[in-house]
Amino acid sequence: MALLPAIRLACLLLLVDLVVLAALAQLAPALAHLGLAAVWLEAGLRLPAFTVAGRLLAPGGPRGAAVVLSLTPAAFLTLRSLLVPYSAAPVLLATAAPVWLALTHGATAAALLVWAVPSPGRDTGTESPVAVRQLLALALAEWPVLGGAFFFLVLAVLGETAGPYCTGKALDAIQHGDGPTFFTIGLVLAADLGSSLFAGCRGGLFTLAQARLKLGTCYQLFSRLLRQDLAFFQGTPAAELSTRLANDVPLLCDVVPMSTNVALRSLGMALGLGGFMVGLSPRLALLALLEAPLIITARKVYDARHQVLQRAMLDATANTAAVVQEAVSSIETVRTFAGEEEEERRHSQAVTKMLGLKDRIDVEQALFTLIQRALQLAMQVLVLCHGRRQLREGTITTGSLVTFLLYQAKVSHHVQALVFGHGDLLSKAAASRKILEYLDREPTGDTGGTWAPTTLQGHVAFQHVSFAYPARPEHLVLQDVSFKLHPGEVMALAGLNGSGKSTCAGLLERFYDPGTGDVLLDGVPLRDYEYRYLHRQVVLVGQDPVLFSGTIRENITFGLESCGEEDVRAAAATAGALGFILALDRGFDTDVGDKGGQLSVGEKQRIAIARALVRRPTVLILDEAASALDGEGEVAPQQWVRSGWARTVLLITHCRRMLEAADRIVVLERGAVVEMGTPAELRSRCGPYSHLLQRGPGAGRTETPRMD
Ligand SMILES: Nc1ncnc2c1ncn2[C@@H]1O[C@H](COP(=O)(O)OP(=O)(O)OP(=O)(O)O)[C@@H](O)[C@H]1O
Repeated sequence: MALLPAIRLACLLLLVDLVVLAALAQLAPALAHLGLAAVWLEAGLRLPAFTVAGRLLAPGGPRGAAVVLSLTPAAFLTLRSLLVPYSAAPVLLATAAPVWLALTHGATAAALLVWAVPSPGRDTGTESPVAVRQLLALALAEWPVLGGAFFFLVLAVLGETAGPYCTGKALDAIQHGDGPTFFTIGLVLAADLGSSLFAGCRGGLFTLAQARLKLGTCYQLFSRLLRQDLAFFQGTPAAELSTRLANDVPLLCDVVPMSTNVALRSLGMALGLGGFMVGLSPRLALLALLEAPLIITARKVYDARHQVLQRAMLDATANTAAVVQEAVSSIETVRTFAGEEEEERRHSQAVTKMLGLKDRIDVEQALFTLIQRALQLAMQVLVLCHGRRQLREGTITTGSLVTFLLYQAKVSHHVQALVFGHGDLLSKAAASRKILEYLDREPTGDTGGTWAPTTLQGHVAFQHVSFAYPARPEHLVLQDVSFKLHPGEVMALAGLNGSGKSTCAGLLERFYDPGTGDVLLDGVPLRDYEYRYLHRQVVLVGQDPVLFSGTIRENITFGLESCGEEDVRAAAATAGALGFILALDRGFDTDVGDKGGQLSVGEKQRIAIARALVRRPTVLILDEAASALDGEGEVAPQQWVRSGWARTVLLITHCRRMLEAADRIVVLERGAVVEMGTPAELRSRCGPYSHLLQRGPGAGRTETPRMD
């Protein structure tokens, strides 16, 4: 809420208040003899009037305004009458001087401003409580350990609360000349030792819960991420994901056990010690408890800013990691274009932003600590002065005052921890919203299909398929595409760059689901197949296949539970990879390096083909899978089909020889099927296929045509 609306609301309520107080002034003589009760009765009558007026006159205004305005004078008058018991009787606001009215309304406007202005909109207003609920639900998984921790927490709180009380009793005994008895000293020692032991157990169990939560969340998050659709990965840099796993998960998992530990401990201590303080001196207790609203207000202002800064800081850290990862992973391109300075500039910009945010966080933290210490000191001085007066009056003993001061320091510490813990929980929940968002994302790959027949024929049908990528929903990449592949057949997709060939392969591999129409395997839509089963039956080899770090054998058998040595060798031989593998010192046990970086592109392609063949897939998709292969160990999909390595092959290629060897060809143009038939038929028609052969499939685009 901005300055003007806050002042306008206060003015409107002032007008309403004048009317209400004028009416209440008639009742003043009747109410006066009720003392403090009259003050609260007046507050109770003003509250509904303000609530109704606020709703009618300023519907979007803060709800707390009516409560603050009606209850503040009553609370003040009660406090005054308790602290200065022999002062004049409490005055009703209805009969008080007009300056009082101006004062309470001014204070309300100021309080509303302080409360509302620093709130950074929706970031703190609506998301944090939801995030906190998600966080607590996450922590619930560790309830046995957390339950044990809470048990020891209660015991530790009891021990800590009893400590100062026993010390005060021992002091009073000394002052009265009785001297400390074994019993009182024993009590002090037992309380201290017990609380230390229980606090240790509490801390240990909370740390254990933290570690288990971290581990569980890491597993859960990684597993969720792996099952997201490809559009998610295309829009989120890998480095950002790994930074979030490394930084945000610990932050998120530390905060729940730590905050609940601190919050419950502090709540127990504040209530327990507060109870003792009230027992020792209600007036001093009331005075000391004034610190709480002041600290809460200061913290509220600080938290609102801190949440925004911390979120920005985590985003900046992830961004810096993404810049580094991008530069390192494409170092060859950077070097080719002498882009080192450009990359340095991007990196230094990201780091500067991150450091700037860190500085702001530190400065604001230091300022807040200063304000908080000053408030604490002021309250201690106030209590000490008032305590001295009570000592003189004889309404408190020295031992009780010492006990009270010991309690005050502790309560102050716990009230602050309570307020900090809450703020910390909110800001860390807000900061880790990405992790919660990722954990909440529904996996898209597995649609819960269950169809998994023992054998498949290998009939593939695209039926009136239209499709747009999620990143560009307005651009239809495939339009009403229909074609069929029969078992024992090698069918090629031909077309210019960007005509939609790889998109067809992606749909057949179920990277995406078609927008309209269906892709069927043996007459059954792909989404009805059991997820793992489908991906064993339909295998794709892309142009730039990725190998994982590990040995050649591990790469060929990737994802297979058991695979014999003979099968691995046979698949490697069929893919034309056996020759170069056996020429390596360690043969199939050779390490391929990070992403297969120690092999040539052609060698990687051959290993990727072997990895596909060893599965003996029903449908094998080769998407430019042989683009870097030499003539040796020729890629011959027809032979693979005949010798049972695959039932059906969908070939995507720009290679004329491979196109001509296919049983049938489907020609795509701008996402639509324009021609279909055997190579000879298509050539004789002199249609789009013939033009493609004449121009070269790469014509019209920047890529070099790869016709041979
Ligand atoms: N992930 C994606 N998000 C948005 N659009 C995409 C995505 N992938 C491809 N496209 C667009 O879809 C269209 C078809 O792309 P596709 O890769 O299927 O063509 P292609 O025929 O295989 O081309 P090429 O012969 O160059 O491999 C292109 O216009 C491309 O820009």
